[in-house]
Parts: sequence; C-alpha cells; structure tokens
Amino acid sequence: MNELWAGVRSELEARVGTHNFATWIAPLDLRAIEGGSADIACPTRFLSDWVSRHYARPILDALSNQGAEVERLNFTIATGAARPAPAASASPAPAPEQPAARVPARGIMGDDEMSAPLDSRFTFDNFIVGKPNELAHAAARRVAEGGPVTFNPLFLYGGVGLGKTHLMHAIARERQARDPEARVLYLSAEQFMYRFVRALRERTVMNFKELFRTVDLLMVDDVQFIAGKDSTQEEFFHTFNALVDQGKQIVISADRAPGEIKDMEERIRSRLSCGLIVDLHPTDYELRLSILQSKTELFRATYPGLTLCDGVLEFLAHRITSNVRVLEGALQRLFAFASLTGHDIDLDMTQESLADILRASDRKVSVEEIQRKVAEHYNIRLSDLVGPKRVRTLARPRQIAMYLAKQMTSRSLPEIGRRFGGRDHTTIMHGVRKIEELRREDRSMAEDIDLLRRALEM
Ligand SMILES: Nc1ncnc2c1ncn2[C@@H]1O[C@H](COP(=O)(O)OP(=O)(O)OP(=O)(O)O)[C@@H](O)[C@H]1O
Repeated sequence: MNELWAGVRSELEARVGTHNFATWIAPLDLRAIEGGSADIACPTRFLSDWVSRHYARPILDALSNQGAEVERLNFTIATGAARPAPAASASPAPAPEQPAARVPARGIMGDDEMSAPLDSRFTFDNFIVGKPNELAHAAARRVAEGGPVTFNPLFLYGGVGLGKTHLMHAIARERQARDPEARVLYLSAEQFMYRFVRALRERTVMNFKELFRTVDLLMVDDVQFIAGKDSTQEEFFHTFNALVDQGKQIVISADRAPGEIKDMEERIRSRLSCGLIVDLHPTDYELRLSILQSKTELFRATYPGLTLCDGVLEFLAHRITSNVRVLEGALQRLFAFASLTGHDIDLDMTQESLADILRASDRKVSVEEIQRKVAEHYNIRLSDLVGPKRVRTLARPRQIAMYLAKQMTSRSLPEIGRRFGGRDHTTIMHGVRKIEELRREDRSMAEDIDLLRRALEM
C-alpha cells in the first residue's frame, strides 16, 4: 500500500504542482483498497471536501496508472493519523514573496557546485529577533561583517526549525555581498561527506583538500550528521584545523551543543567548543507573534484583499509552540484556504482548517511529569514540591513547575492549582508571573528553565 501510494503521490505532485501538492495531497494517506473503493485518511473535513471536489479525478487517474482498480474514493477523517501536513514537513513552505528562489552562493575557485544553494528568503532582514535568538543573531551579524576573526568557530545550535539554517544562509549572503572576492562555502555536513566520499572514489582527494582549505568562510550545517562516520570526521578535523590555522572563519550548526553530540570524536568536540557556542532557544510567545506578523505582511502581498480577523495571530502564537517552520506552514495554509474559498480568516476557519496541526501541537506533557522533573532537577522531594512549606528552596522550584505547567500543558489555572495540593488559581497566576519576570532578569534562571523544558519535550 505504501509503495502504491508513493507512486500516486509522485505522479500527483508532477500533475498538480508542488504548491498544490503540499497543501492538498501531502496530508492524505491511503489506508486500503477494497471492492473498487480507496479508503483515504484525511486530517480534516475541510480538506476532504476540498480534495473530493477538486482532486478526485487526478487521484483516481493516478491510482489507475499505478495499477490499482479503483472507482471511488472514500475519505475518512483520521485524528492524528495523517502524514505530516505541509506545515510540519521537513522543507520550508515556499514563502509568498519570492518563488523560493535558491541560488548558488558564489562558489569557491569558480566551482559553483561546491557551495549549496542559498535560499533567497533567508536574509537578516527577514529574520525576526527576540529574546530567544538575540545572541545568535548578534553573533551571526558579527561574522557576516568579516574583519578580524574574533571567535572561531561560531557554533550555532538549537532544536528543529528555530532558524539555524536561516542564519547560516544570511551570513553567507551578507558576507558575499560585502566582499564579492571572499570565498564563501556553505554546505551541509551530509554534503561534505558525499563530496569527500566522491573524491575518494574518483581519486581526487587532493583537489578536495585544496578546495576546502582555500576558503575564507566555511559554513557547515547540521554537523551532527558526521558523528559516527569515522573517515569523514577525520577529514573534517583536518580541514577545520587547516582553516583555523590560517585565521579563516568557520561557522557550524548542529541540533545540540558540541559536548552532547554522541559518537563525535573527543578531539572534534573540543575543537568545536573552542569558539563561541550560541544556543537558539525555543521561541517564546512574543517572538512567535512577531514572526507571524512579519510573515503576514508578506502573505498579504501575495493574496491581496483577504481579511485576517483580530485574534487569529495571537491564537496561533499561543497554540503552535513547536517551531517556526510549523508556524509558517500554518499561516501559509490559512491564506491558501482563504484565497480559494473566499472566506475571511477568522478563528472558526483557523480551527477547522488547521485542526491537524493544532492537534499535533497540543502539548502532551502532563503536570505530574513536570512536577517530577522539576523535583528531580532541584533535588527536592515531590511531596515538598506540591506541599505547603514556603521556604525559598521549595517555593522557587514550585513556581517554576507552575510556570512550566502553564506553558506546556493545556490545563487551566484552577486545574493546575488542584494538582499543586489544591492551591487557588490566583496563587498559580502569581507563580507564573514571578517566573516570567525572573526569566527576563536572570539569565541562569532562563537557562535552567529552557533545560527543563527541553528535557520534558524529549
Ligand atoms: N526568527 C525568525 N524569523 C523569521 N523566520 C524564521 C525565524 N526562525 C526561523 N524562521 C523560519 O523558520 C523556518 C525554519 O528555519 P530553519 O530552516 O533555519 O531551521 P533550522 O533551525 O535550521 O531547523 P533544522 O534543524 O530542521 O534544520 C525557515 O523558513 C525560517 O525562515
């Protein structure tokens, strides 16, 4: 069934175009074919209505071309069972302002193939800065300016979809714009490995080495990929050292801090830790709202005349906390639906058309898990965490647990209060506000909370 559906999907993608495919077909899943009827799971009623009205014929044709005898499509609404919707997909949703232009960075030594394409949307101008990413942004800007190398490497890390690649592309683009002669090389660690393997196969390792050792700025995205790949790590290590020795800037990104990358050789970890290590923290509400506001301006230019009702962006910023890519995809889908149906983008339409994304974003961690984790982290007893004692050593962790419970679960304040030994909702509100305040003022407190949040999200 999977193979058949994969064939149907690729045929449909070619027939309806990437954008329509991502919006309408990607969220569908073929479950069974019986008695001439194909059972297709679909995340929302809205989507199934639209697909059955507009895409039934292409789907039937594609099924038949793949050898399946199907006369009817039967859509069922499957909670949380669909394939990733476009918003949650691995590749960024094409932004409206430009047709996702990917242009190669100026390659080193005239070889354009060496540098991976840069996404023209990933610029500093399009990067929204907030508390969670301000340090990463400032460091990226500093590197993009060029001049004497002050920290080497710049190591950017953070969870999925928080803007690492965006910043890397922005650095490459800006640096190249400031200094057209500079040899800037941006590529993923995976591409580094493939190029190295190809050089081994084609016996062109000397050329490979020369190319990589003569760049002015080397940027390697998702470096965790080479963990456990011995000869690639070895080559990476030598490239790294050669460039550092020549005073050339290196920028690295990864999904975690150097010390936490498993199967990475110790000497590489230690090299990676030598420069500036900057964490892109999970987004907060304010940053999500600013990003949504900025992306909305872009969408308005592509879909003029659509009405976006009050409260929709706030609702999205509140409910979709996972990552910016999902947030962007959600907005993209809303505008696409609205332009096709002529509806205003209001809360009802948002809830209906994004039901699958909202469900997936529902925070699944429980208040009890949060309490356990916080108690463990501060080395106090769970019974003390929820109990009545007011000493500071218990009260602060308790307020942190209340804050996380508010942030990470959909429980109301009274519900949280009940789970904290029957406390009143005003006590919970006070605790949440206190921590919000402390987070802003006290960096180590903010880091502690982020650490706990990440541990709970794992
Ligand atoms: N602060 C921001 N302002 C504007 N757009 C952002 C911001 N952060 C992330 N984005 C957007 O979110 C999407 C995902 O970002 P990006 O690809 O850079 O994430 P990443 O951290 O590299 O994730 P991954 O680990 O999956 O590679 C991109 O479209 C990017 O433009």
